[in-house]
Amino acid sequence: MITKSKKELKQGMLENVMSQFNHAADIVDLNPNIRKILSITNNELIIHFPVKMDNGDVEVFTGYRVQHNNALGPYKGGLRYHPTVDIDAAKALAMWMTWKTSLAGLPYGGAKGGIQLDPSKYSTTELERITRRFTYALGDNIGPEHDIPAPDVNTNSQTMAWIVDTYMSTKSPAERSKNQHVVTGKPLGSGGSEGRDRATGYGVFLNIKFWAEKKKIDLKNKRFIVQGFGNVGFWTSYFLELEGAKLVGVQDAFGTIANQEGIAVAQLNDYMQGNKGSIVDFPNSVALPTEDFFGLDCDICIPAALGNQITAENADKIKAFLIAEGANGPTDVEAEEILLNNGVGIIPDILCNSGGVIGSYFEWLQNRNGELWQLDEVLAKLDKKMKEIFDRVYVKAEERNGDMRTSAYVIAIERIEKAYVQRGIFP
Ligand SMILES: NC(=O)C1=CN([C@@H]2O[C@H](COP(=O)(O)OP(=O)(O)OC[C@H]3O[C@@H](n4cnc5c(N)ncnc54)[C@H](OP(=O)(O)O)[C@@H]3O)[C@@H](O)[C@H]2O)C=CC1
Ligand SMILES: O=C(O)CCC(=O)C(=O)O
Repeated sequence: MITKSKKELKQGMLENVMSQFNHAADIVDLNPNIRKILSITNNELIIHFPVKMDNGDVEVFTGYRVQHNNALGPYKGGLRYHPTVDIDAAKALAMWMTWKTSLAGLPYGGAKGGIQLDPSKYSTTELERITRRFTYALGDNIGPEHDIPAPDVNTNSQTMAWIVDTYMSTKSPAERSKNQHVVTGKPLGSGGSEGRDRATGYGVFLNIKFWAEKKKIDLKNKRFIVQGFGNVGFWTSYFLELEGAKLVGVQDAFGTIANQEGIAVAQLNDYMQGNKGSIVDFPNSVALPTEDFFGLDCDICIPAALGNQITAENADKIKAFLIAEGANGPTDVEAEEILLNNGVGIIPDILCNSGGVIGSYFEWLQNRNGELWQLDEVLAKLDKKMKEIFDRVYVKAEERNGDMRTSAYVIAIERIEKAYVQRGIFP
């Protein structure tokens, strides 16, 4: 469980992303006018909306959508349902989306949002009504060529299906089919793409594989730990296990388990489905105190849950030689300095978890063009794109003799700067 308070978490995320951005902006000597624009968000929407609960009572929820920048294309980014969602969290996560889509060379800007709630406290029918009511309230602040949400923490393809259905119902019959790509990450039967479900985890795995190839490290029998066994944590573990690596520790919101002999990924996933979604008490594993997770003996550490999990308090305890950031913003600035000084490699979030938004881009393209791609085709395209981006960041880091995060930011910021300058706004 997180030990930091909600306030500390949100402040840390916004401070982190700003500090990462300013550090890279200094290095590229970013035009001061463009720095001003990128330092703030374009639009911030806070919506209070009432929903009738199963017992007939009305509850008022607060939803957020922050659109950071759209210099490169429509706003893009997930929707999160979690008690820690608030305006600062949405701002930080939206900024990370801008850098991520730019780095990936996608025709998108950055946005993020969600609803401040604990979904475990609501029934499926309540979550459906909450989602539909939020979608009505967002209205045309989202749109297939304007702002395109996707799944994030505690939202999934079902959530996206409710959103697309609600959004399309607000359009005239002739317009409806042109709006299917208002969200990505939809179920296969509702305009979703093969492979989007695993795209983020597959991308995290590919980044680890590319990094290991560069360092001439064989992933077979390498031990990894994963914080968060949801969409990203599960699929990353699945592909690493296929490669011969061994899962030796897992943490979710309820507990931490470990076994140096290995934890079977499919078995743990099956167990979790029948255990109210939690890994706790998985057979053949030991339960550990929360604070012992990051210090577990392992080779690769994959934070795939929330932001600000690796801090100055636990960075020194990390034994892994590589941190692959599946989550957004899992490592704070102080922790990163400690880790880099300790010689730990870090594949930064805006590179490491970008397989998700690249998979979303593929879904959006298919919807727009009336195409249906096969799973192997989607994964092959993702593999190719991920390799190009990874190599670009890796080479930049070598040229600079610096870390991968700053190098990723440099590439991302330079692309946005170029777009502004080419348009002649800041000659
Ligand atoms: N889904 C996607 O395509 C993408 C996701 N990401 C990022 O990846 C991360 C995970 O997202 P995703 O897998 O989709 O979300 P999910 O909701 O599918 O899974 C989240 C996981 O994190 C766990 N978790 C929540 N709180 C804590 C905590 N305090 N300590 C330890 N574990 C915790 C959850 O445990 P429990 O089930 O017990 O609550 C769950 O296992 C997020 O940072 C997200 O922004 C990045 C790019 C794309
Ligand atoms: O798939 C997308 O559009 C965005 C996913 C997301 O929220 C993220 O990459 O953090």
